[in-house]
Amino acid sequence: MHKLLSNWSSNIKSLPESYIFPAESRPGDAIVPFFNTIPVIDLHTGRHHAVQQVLEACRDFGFFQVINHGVDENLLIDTRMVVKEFFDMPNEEKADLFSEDANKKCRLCTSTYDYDIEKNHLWRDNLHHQCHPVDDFIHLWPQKPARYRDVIMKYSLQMGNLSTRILELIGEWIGLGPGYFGDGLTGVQIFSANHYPACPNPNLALGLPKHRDPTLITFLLQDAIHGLQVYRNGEWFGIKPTPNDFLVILGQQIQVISNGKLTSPTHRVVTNSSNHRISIVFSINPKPDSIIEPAKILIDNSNPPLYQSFQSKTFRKTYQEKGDYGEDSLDDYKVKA
Ligand SMILES: O=C(O)CCC(=O)C(=O)O
Ligand SMILES: [Fe+2]
Repeated sequence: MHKLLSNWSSNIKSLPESYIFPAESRPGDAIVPFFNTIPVIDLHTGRHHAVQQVLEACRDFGFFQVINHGVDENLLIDTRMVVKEFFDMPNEEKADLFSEDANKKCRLCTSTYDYDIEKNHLWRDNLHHQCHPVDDFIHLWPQKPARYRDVIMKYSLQMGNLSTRILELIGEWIGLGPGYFGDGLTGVQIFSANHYPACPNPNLALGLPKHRDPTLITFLLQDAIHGLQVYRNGEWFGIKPTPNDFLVILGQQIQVISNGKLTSPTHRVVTNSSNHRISIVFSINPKPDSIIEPAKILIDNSNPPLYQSFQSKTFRKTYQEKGDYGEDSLDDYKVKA
């Protein structure tokens, strides 16, 4: 519990040694331009138009912004508010949720699962829990703030619906047909809230290092503070936060299912010295025993499978053990030419 940044980060003037990333991976003082051409999908416009946009965005970038998404705007505000209230609570109120056990279904932690062995600590505290089906997990969620369970239940249900719509569009485009992403591929839905406090030396620290999401697909809700950056063609680009809309980030498991037609982008989170930042990540993940493989319908003589089959849980284990945040986790599963 004493490790949580919220306990001590506001009392220090310089970054502790264990938070200083090596020169090759720290942000440094390079000026990072904003990415100006984020693909935007408007779910209100005609279906065909939306599919075309998804198509290009998913192949080229692996991420896109979704507007007119159907999730209540007030619910977005309430969700950010209860999360902020949670992180702002005195430590005694949060102590029962703090845990270093990665198997806990609802837990508050700092940095990563491996705090005691990791080379560098991340400048973030994190609350995460499972949320599908809601009734199976809601009793584990924070009891304070008083509105937490009610608000996050509504958020989880609406995000579940949004993810179904987006996965249908993606499935349609890559030729999987309707209903491909059933419960086996989407049954583990995780709500994960990051709190990145103001950092005394943002050039040396990272909120999250360079990584590719191990999920099927990730929906990111941000506040108004910049922090997310994507890596494209050897350069970092900042993503302007859009607090009313979602950024959809494709995960590595959908890259495999699409046989490489979809890209899972590399990204990281930087901190800043004047503001704290909250981000809310809703991820859709396959059930642990589900088999992940290039969809058979996409495979023929001219499109051989690029990846071997694996169980979702085996991949997650590789991701964690390699400790490189997913840069090479798919290498073990590539079909050798
Ligand atoms: O905080 C963010 O903006 C992104 C978080 C993220 O990339 C993740 O949780 O995988
Ligand atoms: Fe991520």
